[in-house]
Amino acid sequence: MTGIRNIVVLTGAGISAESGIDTFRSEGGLWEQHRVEDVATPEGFARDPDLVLRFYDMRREAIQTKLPNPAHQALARLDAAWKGELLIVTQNVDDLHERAGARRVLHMHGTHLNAWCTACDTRSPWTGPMIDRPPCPSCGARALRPDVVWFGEMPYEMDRIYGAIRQADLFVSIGTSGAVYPAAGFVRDARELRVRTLELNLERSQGSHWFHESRQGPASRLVPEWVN
Ligand SMILES: CC(C)NC(=O)[C@H](Cc1c[nH]c2ccccc12)NC(=O)[C@H](CCCC/N=C(/NCCC(=O)O)S[C@H]1O[C@H](COP(=O)(O)OP(=O)(O)OC[C@H]2O[C@@H](n3cnc4c(N)ncnc43)[C@H](O)[C@@H]2O)[C@@H](O)[C@H]1O)NC(=O)OCc1ccccc1
Repeated sequence: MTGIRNIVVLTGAGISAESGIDTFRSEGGLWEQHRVEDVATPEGFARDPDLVLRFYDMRREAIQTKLPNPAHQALARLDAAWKGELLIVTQNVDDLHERAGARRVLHMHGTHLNAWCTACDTRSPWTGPMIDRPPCPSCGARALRPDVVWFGEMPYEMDRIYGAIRQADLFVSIGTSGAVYPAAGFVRDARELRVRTLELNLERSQGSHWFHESRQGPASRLVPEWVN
């Protein structure tokens, strides 16, 4: 990676697939089992909060039984060793990047392991279910929701992400189908800023044509190969 000082890495569900976490659009994926508009929109939550809380309780419980895979571990090694700027922007709400040891991680779509109180706006670490409406640890109100970004809601820390892309020499996209915006538009933003772009994905994604280079294969092989 000669001549490369600042790197932005975007990850999606594909990097956690080999850890046994369902992706969204694959055969039998999450969006085959549930209608997006029912479980991942503010309107769906208002319409049927039990359905939504049960959906996220199920995923939050499952994620805590999974382990990081060689792709997460390779990025954690890179994070520990890289002297230049590095930002791992993940669309994933799991904590496998951090459990692999990565530190420079930004969850643009939130995290499973936080509860967000819609009464006092506090976010608190959370590992248990929400279906039985537990009280907010801060204000006691029974108004918790998952701290995830639903469709139609603004992703987190967009300024920090765009700032990192502007400073980047290299933009790498791992395990994402390029179907959801604004994340799917980052490669185009990077190209317009003359940033080198690389895709590591099981198959070509909806945005593959925007990348200087696209490598196909499982993340557990491609990411360690790229890092080493
Ligand atoms: C469906 C789509 C058309 N709709 C959108 O994009 C919408 C609307 C929209 C906005 N701008 C647009 C422009 C055009 C069209 C539509 C829009 N976007 C929004 O509503 C966003 C909010 C979207 C966030 C929704 N929340 C999620 N997640 C959290 C909850 C939860 O997790 O339940 S999205 C969720 O789905 C997406 C899933 O995509 P992937 O992660 O890529 O997973 P997928 O299964 O699709 O693909 C997996 C890939 O991995 C590969 N793979 C599989 N196994 C492996 C393997 N082993 N190794 C390597 N690769 C592998 C596969 O080949 C595949 O390519 C992720 O983003 C994930 O976080 N908010 C917003 O726009 O606010 C205003 C705004 C506008 C501008 C600037 C600021 C704000």
